[in-house]
Amino acid sequence: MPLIEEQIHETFANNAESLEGRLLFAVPKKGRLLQAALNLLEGADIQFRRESRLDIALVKNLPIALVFLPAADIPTFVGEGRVSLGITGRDTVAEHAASVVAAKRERAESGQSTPTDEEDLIGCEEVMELGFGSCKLQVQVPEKGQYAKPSDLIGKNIGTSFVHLAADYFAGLEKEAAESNGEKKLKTNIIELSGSVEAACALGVADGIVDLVESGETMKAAGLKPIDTVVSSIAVLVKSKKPSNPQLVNLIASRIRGVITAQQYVLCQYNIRREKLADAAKITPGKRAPTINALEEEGWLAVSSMVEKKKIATVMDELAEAGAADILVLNITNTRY
Ligand SMILES: Nc1ncnc2c1ncn2[C@@H]1O[C@H](COP(=O)(O)OP(=O)(O)OP(=O)(O)O)[C@@H](O)[C@H]1O
Ligand SMILES: O=P(O)(O)OC[C@H]1O[C@H](OP(=O)(O)OP(=O)(O)O)[C@H](O)[C@@H]1O
Repeated sequence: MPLIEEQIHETFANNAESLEGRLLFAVPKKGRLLQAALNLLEGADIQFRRESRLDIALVKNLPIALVFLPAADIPTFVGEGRVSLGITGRDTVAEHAASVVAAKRERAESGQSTPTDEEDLIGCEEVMELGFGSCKLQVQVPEKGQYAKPSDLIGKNIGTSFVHLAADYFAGLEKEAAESNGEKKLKTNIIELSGSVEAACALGVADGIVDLVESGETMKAAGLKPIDTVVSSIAVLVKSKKPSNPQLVNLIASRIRGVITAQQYVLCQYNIRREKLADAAKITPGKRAPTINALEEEGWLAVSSMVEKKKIATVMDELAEAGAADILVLNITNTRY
């Protein structure tokens, strides 16, 4: 198979600008993760213009090309080293990892093997969580049906887009239930569905499903309830084991980390009498330590400290209680550590 760089060159042969020397960075082309991923790129000052219908965009201010791919395919491109970096859900990374293990097992069973050095380079490495796209891959059954626990589904039909994770999950259940009667073949029938998985039970295609849940509204609307969680997911930045430009990967990771920190923290500033500083500093310890300056007014100090956004209301209450005055909260646009 030619390198993705070559494939892209062929596909976009009319594009005058070259991809030569550019780091390939995969971004979800649609769906739940797209907008938050674009916001992160903007925060990291990765500037590009995406022509309509083109799945590739050259970054203007860095030697990077963005490749817009379905979120579920990104781990394959990154895992095979065709693309160096990617943003996708941890669920899709887990599904890809399970598919690699299954393929390896099948090859071993049929007497084939892959050279170990090639195998060592396959797979995605998680660089960091990105703070959005939280959801759970859950086993779901009809609310008013006959199935109450996961083991009730052994030997039944399960609809899912996550066929390898579902197969591993039910293989585990079957092993537990039978204390292994030596059977290797999965008794539970995993049916691959590419979307609208929740409809499978109502339409008689499946007895249960394995699908993503966030608010639970889709599940509820389909008359389903969760009975177990297979994987908890969040969007992640992943890199290939042998990226084309490791320094640039580190630079992007560092910029993205800075943007995420800025999104998660606010800067809290307040004035406090010197004798009350110790109590107040316990409430706002900061990421490293609070910054403390003298005020022109005798006996008073000015403190500034980073506080987690989700805790700021409680922190302000506690500061006021501890004697802090003039409490201000400021948004942080960007950070770097
Ligand atoms: N309801 C949700 N809330 C939060 N994150 C989700 C939700 N559904 C999916 N995700 C995350 O977003 C990723 C992409 O899912 P999404 O459904 O947006 O994909 P898609 O590319 O539009 O595919 P499809 O065409 O199958 O819907 C998932 O792998 C998961 O990590
Ligand atoms: O718990 P909820 O908040 O209701 O979210 C769950 C739904 O979100 C995802 O689908 P999405 O809406 O992205 O579309 P899809 O069914 O086409 O994958 C997922 O596949 C569920 O169907």
